[in-house]
Amino acid sequence: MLFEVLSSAVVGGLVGASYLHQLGLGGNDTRNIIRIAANAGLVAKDGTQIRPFRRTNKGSYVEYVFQLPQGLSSQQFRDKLDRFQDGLNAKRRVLDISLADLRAINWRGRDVVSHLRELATKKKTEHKEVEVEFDGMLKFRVYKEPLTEFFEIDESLFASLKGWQVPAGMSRQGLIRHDFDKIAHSLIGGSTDFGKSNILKLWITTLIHRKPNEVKFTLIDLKGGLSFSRFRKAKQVETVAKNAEEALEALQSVQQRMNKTMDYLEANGFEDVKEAGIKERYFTFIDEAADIADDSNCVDIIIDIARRGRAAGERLVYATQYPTAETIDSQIKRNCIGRLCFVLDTGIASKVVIDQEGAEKLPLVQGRAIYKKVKCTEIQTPYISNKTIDRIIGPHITIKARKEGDTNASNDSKGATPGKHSLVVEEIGIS
Ligand SMILES: Nc1ncnc2c1ncn2[C@@H]1O[C@H](COP(=O)(O)OP(=O)(O)OP(=O)(O)O)[C@@H](O)[C@H]1O
Repeated sequence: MLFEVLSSAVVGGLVGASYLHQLGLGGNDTRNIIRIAANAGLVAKDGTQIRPFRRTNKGSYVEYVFQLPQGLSSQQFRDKLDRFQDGLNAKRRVLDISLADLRAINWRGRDVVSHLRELATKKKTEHKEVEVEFDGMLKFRVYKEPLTEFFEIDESLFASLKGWQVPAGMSRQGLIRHDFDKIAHSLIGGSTDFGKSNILKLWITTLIHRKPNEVKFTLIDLKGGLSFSRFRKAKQVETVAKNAEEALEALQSVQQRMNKTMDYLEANGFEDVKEAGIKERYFTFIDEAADIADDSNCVDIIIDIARRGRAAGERLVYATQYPTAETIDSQIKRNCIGRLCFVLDTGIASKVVIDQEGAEKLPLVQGRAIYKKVKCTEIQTPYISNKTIDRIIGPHITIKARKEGDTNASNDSKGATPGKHSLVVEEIGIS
């Protein structure tokens, strides 16, 4: 009896503490946000501060809505995001105990004490991540859990994709899908080693898997062709170019194809390939585009593809680790509506890719990026291993004739001439 009374009291106390915490009464972030804003100088000239309007617990985050004083912009708040992030992460320790944890305890059993001890040590430092948004009101979203730092692609995820969608990454609100049907061309920026090639490989693999008979690729890898080499023998891949000369040749044939399609559309009075019922889409991926940015022949064609390609079923993905006005022509940028930006060293570079600062403040986590469609969303891009790529594209690898002694796989597609060549059966690129 005494035990039951005591255990009820313990449960009551723990539940109470947990409940209070969930209500946010364990700490007042409304007051904290106002205080941090004032300390960061985010006060109107007449001294007016942001005024609290609403606070809503949305499960994984708490949303604080404020009225913005006249004369201040939401961008000023976004620029000081790290001040809010730091200020709200006052290293409080909270009990991470839910009602479900308490219900799981067998209160009549013999190991109640050890269960309680386990629960009590289940303390963790609460890390809050903050987002600022403005839609007439200033909204702070204070997340209870940080965004995942690793997210590996799971093939079952492909089933959730429609049409020409590919996975972009996991946001705090769930999976973000990038749709090449709605957004024809994309720009990807980011410092070396943070995941540009990984996302390009993921998108190529996804498209081969989902649209094996409708997708064709021109892959330009100016880092030596290594990251795209495993796709070389996929039947959907027309070219893998690995230097400026090969890039020009590849771009010229893309342009010729585009011109032909445009002529066909014009002659038949169609507005675009969709209206003409043409199902094929042609993707040109350029990794380390800065390396051809001063080659006017290449750049002129890329601009042409970016400007006219959408209607002709051409899709462009332009990736660089050096985003500057010199490496990304303004016409390319204007036509690349989709933007994905991994961490960059300066706010200026961030502005080149996503038209606003922020990428320089991303955590140094491989795969962490900002995806911009209309608004910017922080995401963790999915990781795809080479093993997974090889498994998925395996059925699409063609076995081709190869000249004796020829180690240049790119010649293979030209086929064999009787008497001079022998058929060499090889499974390529599967490691
Ligand atoms: N989404 C991700 N999640 C976890 N790790 C990742 C992710 N993307 C890439 N990585 C890891 O980061 C490293 C660099 O990735 P990747 O080659 O894609 O970067 P990059 O930006 O293309 O670099 P570089 O410009 O030097 O080629 C790889 O070792 C890869 O395993």
